Amino acid sequence: MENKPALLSARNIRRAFTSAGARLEVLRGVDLSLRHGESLALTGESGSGKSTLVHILAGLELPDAGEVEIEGTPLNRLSEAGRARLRRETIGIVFQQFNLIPSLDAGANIAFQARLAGRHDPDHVTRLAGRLGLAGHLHKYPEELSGGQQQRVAIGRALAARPALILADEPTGNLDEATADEVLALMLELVAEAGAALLMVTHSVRLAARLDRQLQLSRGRIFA
Ligand SMILES: Nc1ncnc2c1ncn2[C@@H]1O[C@H](COP(=O)(O)OP(=O)(O)OP(=O)(O)O)[C@@H](O)[C@H]1O
Repeated sequence: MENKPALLSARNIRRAFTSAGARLEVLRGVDLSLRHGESLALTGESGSGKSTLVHILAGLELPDAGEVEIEGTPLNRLSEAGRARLRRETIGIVFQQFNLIPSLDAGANIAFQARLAGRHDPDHVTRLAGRLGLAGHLHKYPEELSGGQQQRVAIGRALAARPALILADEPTGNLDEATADEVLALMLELVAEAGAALLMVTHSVRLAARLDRQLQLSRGRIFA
């Protein structure tokens, strides 16, 4: 039988911050893994370290100790440029604050990541925009879009390069409940169609229940 490495695996991740002279151990030995195509919800109280963990899993930050591997490649053995390349090719990130580029219209925002990865496919962008209900909005700039529309653009951008992994940090945290449900349903549908894996941070137990697996971050560790 083929022994394919996990898409994402994190072992014994530790991260502490020192601020105002006090040391705060945020992650105190976190282990998790995610297989191709699987969806995982990460819940936890405010300040429990969820965003810190997502940044480490994405290779945006290195942990103080422990190891993250993406498809068997240890991130801490790559240079910053190497991590950026792997992120471009393998990971799509959706942030709570949308993080769209204000000077680019919706279509160019969706295509942005795929262009960087050398995988821009205009037909795919058009298809994604249609599925996201953005077909009539592609020439609008982020400030001309509602919060729900901006987050749909961000989801399109994350999916356009066909990444194996989507990391979403409170992707619906800035939306009202009805819009959050609608955007999440759409994101789950498109992620499943793409065959991508999803790790989503959320405060909402209700939204977390819609994913394959749920884990909780508490006191620096992971609980099932
Ligand atoms: N760069 C930093 N310097 C100092 N402290 C930090 C830094 N980044 C995060 N922290 C602290 O680490 C803890 C965890 O923060 P983090 O943002 O990861 O939590 P979170 O679970 O995502 O919270 P929320 O649900 O409110 O977004 C917090 O106490 C935060 O103040």
